[in-house]
Amino acid sequence: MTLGTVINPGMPFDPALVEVNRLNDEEIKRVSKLLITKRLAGVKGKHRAGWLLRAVSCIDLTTLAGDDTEANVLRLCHKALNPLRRDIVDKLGLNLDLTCGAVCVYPARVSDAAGVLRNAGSNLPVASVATGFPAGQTSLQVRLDEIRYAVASGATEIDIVINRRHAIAHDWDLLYDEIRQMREACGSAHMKAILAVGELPTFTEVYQASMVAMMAGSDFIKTSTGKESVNATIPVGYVMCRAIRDYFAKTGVRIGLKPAGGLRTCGDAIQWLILVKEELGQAWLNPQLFRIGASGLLSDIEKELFIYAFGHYPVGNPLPLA
Ligand SMILES: O=C[C@H](O)COP(=O)(O)O
Repeated sequence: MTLGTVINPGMPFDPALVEVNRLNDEEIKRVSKLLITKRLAGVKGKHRAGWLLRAVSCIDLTTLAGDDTEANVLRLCHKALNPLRRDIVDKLGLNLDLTCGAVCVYPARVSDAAGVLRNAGSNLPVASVATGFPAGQTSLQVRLDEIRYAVASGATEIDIVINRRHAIAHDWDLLYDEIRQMREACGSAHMKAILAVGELPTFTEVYQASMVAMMAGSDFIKTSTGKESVNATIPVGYVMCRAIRDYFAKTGVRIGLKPAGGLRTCGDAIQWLILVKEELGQAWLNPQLFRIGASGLLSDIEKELFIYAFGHYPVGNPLPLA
């Protein structure tokens, strides 16, 4: 399997997969917190540095701002290709091929990113948000056309947003039909479905929307756009992992997970790696099946790895901005 390819053929809509007993949100918060705190204390030193390097390879290095230009997209691409400064790479004896998982931009900036990566001789995927990101509040036709525009511009991964109205109203068959059409509009591009979990009523709808997105052919399910007031949280990730497990048990297809929104620190990244390892297993701990959507996480990881490598903060030699 290479990055940015379709991994999930999907399946016909099966209402039985969304007719589930209501989940106990408070119990899920308690259990997921316990799961992380039990493991977190053991992640230290060399082990922690190893997990941070794994996190780097799974980052979808993101810029999704109104003032994005060719210039900052160029810097983003170069950073994704060379995520750690050379002295850290040399000191830790790392493989020079270490890159982030992808870059993630708005559709209008896809051709800039694709051009930079092509000129650099890289096949790093360009992920584009689409379908009226972040709210998705436009006609289906416009949302589908936006996917086709992003693919024609060079995106090999498309991060769609689901129609929250259908999830809130429990119109699961309508949600399925829309996502299925989005899957078709993506063509051979890999599709991630953003659930915008902060705008879904309870964890039960998070589970149900996850199932519908997977049945409709999403290769990944993604927590959030980064623009909602509540974004990626561990309890929500726990519910999504359970849905991925159930889908795998039913179909034999491994769907990826992408937490996104507000992930800024090494601790955030490690908590998600622990969750995925505990709930989905080692097979998911790679960029084919796990991505972290983040605009500001890499600089914190780079800082911690510098301190790990050299034993001090780089005084007078500031780290370049991501
Ligand atoms: O998909 C990625 C998110 O928009 C990134 O959110 P962030 O800027 O909070 O890291």
